Amino acid sequence: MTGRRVIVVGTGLIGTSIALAARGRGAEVLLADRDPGALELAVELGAGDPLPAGAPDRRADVAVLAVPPAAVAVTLLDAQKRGLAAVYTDVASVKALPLEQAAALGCDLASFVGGHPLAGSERSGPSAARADLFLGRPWALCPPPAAAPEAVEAVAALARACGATPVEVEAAEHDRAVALVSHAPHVVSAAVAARLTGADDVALGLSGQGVRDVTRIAASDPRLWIGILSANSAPVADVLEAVATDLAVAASLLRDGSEEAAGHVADLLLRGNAGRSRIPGKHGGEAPAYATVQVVVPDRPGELAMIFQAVGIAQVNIEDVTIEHSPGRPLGLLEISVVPEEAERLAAELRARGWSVPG
Ligand SMILES: NC(=O)C1=CN([C@@H]2O[C@H](COP(=O)(O)OP(=O)(O)OC[C@H]3O[C@@H](n4cnc5c(N)ncnc54)[C@H](O)[C@@H]3O)[C@@H](O)[C@H]2O)C=CC1
Ligand SMILES: O=C(O)C(=O)Cc1ccc(O)cc1
Repeated sequence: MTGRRVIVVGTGLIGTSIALAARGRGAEVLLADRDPGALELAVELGAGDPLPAGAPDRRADVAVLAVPPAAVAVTLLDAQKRGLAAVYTDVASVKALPLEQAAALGCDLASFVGGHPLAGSERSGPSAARADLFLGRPWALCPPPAAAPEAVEAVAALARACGATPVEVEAAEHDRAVALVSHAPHVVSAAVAARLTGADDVALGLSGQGVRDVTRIAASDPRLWIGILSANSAPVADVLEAVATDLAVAASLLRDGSEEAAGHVADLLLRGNAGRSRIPGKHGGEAPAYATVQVVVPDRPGELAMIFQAVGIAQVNIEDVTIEHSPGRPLGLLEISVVPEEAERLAAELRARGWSVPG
């Protein structure tokens, strides 16, 4: 992207991540946010320079509107009136409604290509941004029929520069798809997590990785998510009704308690296995098969740093890392994902240095 100028309006998690990635690929990046604190932090993180008010000295190649779904159309209209860029895109999690709103406001749809990177996190704001957020992820492109082919190519090039794979899909089809793979799972996660508000300390103290996995996205910003769900309400409701039916049937089978009923519950679990196995890995194929090395971590200052240092000395690359740590316990469990050929050697190295490495 060297020599290209990219403008990012909305320097939260997604906008700042795109800005960092584009900058890393040599683009000049200008930033704007209605929240001066979010803008200042994004600039401090090295994501770009503040966009001066008014008309720019030079039009950008692409302007990315990384604002909540309900703000996309007005932000697009404002950006087009200012002549900020040759091509405009957004990143909203819903595609059909913002496009309808943009058309109703009279935005120029030849220079607009809706976009949605399928990567993110339960955290918000520039502090959670990462340049590598989009690596290996799909990035949906939903050009309106009026979009110019050069505009589609410019947005696809931005997605590729961020390390993602552009996938062209019609807006309504996109919205039905993400209702299934993102929006309904979000509500289900929130519903499970909401049960915990009344949980006592004994139950919470017994929390393992399963409940953490199922509820991770329930920690997301409710203001952003109510906007996403409301803008995709019918497709999300369809999926939730189907999930609710499965849950109601499972509950009544469990109350029944017979062996036959247990067999039907097992059917749901087997369907769950089958559905889960269909989720592609990051690169669209099989999930990468990393081996995990578990290390028991004493709850002492500097312990994690020493383990990571030992991994570095062993010349092993960490592919991923998770820590399971229950409050009030003196030990945590660190899981280091590495390429399978390195796992044995790393385990031996860490044991030799005094850490407990189960298995
Ligand atoms: N959070 C996630 O994991 C993902 C979010 N998205 C989409 O990305 C968009 C942004 O989400 P996040 O970065 O997570 O939110 P965020 O809350 O981290 O950032 C949004 C930023 O937009 C700013 N903003 C809001 N209205 C504005 C306006 N009218 N003009 C200028 N700035 C404005 C806010 O001040 C904030 O800094 C949303 O449309 C969301 O649906 C897409 C993929 C993943
Ligand atoms: O945190 C996660 O795993 C996510 O799935 C984040 C996410 C949130 C919203 C999107 O539109 C796309 C991705």
